[in-house]
Amino acid sequence: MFQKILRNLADVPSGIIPLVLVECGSFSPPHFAHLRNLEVARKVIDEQHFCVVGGLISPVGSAYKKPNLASTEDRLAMCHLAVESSDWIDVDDWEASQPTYTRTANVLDSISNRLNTAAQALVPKPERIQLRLVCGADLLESMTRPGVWDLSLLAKLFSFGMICINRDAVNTQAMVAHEILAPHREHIQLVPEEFSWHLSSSFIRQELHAGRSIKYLAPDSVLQYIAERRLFA
Ligand SMILES: Nc1ncnc2c1ncn2[C@@H]1O[C@H](COP(=O)(O)OP(=O)(O)OP(=O)(O)O)[C@@H](O)[C@H]1O
Ligand SMILES: NC(=O)c1ccc[n+]([C@@H]2O[C@H](COP(=O)(O)O)[C@@H](O)[C@H]2O)c1
Repeated sequence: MFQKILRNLADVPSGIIPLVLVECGSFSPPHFAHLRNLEVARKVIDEQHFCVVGGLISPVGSAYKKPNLASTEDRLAMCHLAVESSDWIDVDDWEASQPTYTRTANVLDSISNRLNTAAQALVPKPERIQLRLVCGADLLESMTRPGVWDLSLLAKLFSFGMICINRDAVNTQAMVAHEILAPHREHIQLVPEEFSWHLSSSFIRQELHAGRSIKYLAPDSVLQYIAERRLFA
């Protein structure tokens, strides 16, 4: 567990805080924008006197009951394939393995506890590893919609900090000014990525359903897995 991260932790210069980026989502299927978000966030954080030692993808459990969610087994397998070639991005299976839906704040809590316990067993007196939630702007927007997020958990969620990347035409400045998000403004870092993908898992599912090619939208290993199991046909 956390092997890539623990390996990278050994290279963190003393006095620099190690940090892990966490991306939560359905990943049904994972695609290049998911991976690119972590790359973009890493660049931003590395310029801020932190050292990014890892990125974790945490697929939501099947109890989330989102329409078109592939099985937990298939989503985990595809996510593991998607990060295979990375020396810093990994998959955390814990959230997907829970029998009931786990709120994102509690997912981050679990990762933080398990990760720091693992680091303590390895490194004498390690710096505490910080986490940041990485998301697209649609996730930020969903927080302003009543009933989607458990507002009592938002303070806990934002105590970890969030890096939010442009997506489609979401007005992120307006979002952070919203009465639900404004109290947490200082914990939300907006990343104005010039390059914006009009790419989503829904689009991939739609193209597959229509019998069209999804080549170059996700890593080849993921595409091969989808084809072999005839997912989303
Ligand atoms: N094109 C994109 N640009 C920026 N962020 C993205 C993009 N696609 C997904 N994300 C982000 O990745 C995270 C995980 O999203 P999720 O797994 O729900 O993907 P999705 O492509 O939005 O899926 P779906 O189309 O099934 O709703 C979220 O924070 C989401 O905002
Ligand atoms: N209250 C919450 O913790 C909450 C609410 C909505 C979505 N989410 C998370 O956001 C991620 C993306 O969800 P969607 O695919 O529904 O946009 C998932 O990981 C989901 O668990 C969390």
